[in-house]
Amino acid sequence: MKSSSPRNIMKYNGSEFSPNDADVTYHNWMLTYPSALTSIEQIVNNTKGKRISLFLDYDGTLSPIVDNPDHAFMSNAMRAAVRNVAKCFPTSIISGRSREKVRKFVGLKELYYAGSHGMDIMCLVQSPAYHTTKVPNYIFFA
Ligand SMILES: O=P(O)(O)OC[C@H]1O[C@H](O[C@H]2O[C@H](CO)[C@@H](O)[C@H](O)[C@H]2O)[C@H](O)[C@@H](O)[C@@H]1O
Repeated sequence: MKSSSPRNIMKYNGSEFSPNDADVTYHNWMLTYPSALTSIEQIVNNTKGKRISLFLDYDGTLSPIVDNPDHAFMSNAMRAAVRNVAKCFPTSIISGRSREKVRKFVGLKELYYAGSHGMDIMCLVQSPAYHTTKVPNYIFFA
């Protein structure tokens, strides 16, 4: 009975489609955890007057998931994006990998690194003068 019941029509990017179970699960998940990209205005409002620090995961976030963990390389475009955002905010990488391994993969000395799921943390010795770069408006309205 359940499989023959008519399904609701969903809309995505202006197109209508009949969702399967994975679509429905994803849709419900997105209601609970909306994408930051569709909530930029709300995020900006919530951060007004606050100091911002960015914490990033490595595998599956900065790098693609691949079969061989030693080949989980980050693209140069991603590295440039992280380098740029670190000019605006203190930026940390937190990984399940060893701290040295993830630091070598990322290769940016201006970041903080936490390895072994946060058990091994390396801080910057120098005061982060480079965080003073003004955040460009286009980040907020992209
Ligand atoms: O906290 P993360 O930085 O996301 O690290 C979590 C684990 O990532 C690595 O394993 C995962 O990525 C591999 C490469 O894409 C993939 O082959 C593996 O199946 C994934 O589980 C890393 O090897 C682990 O040590 C980290 O704990």
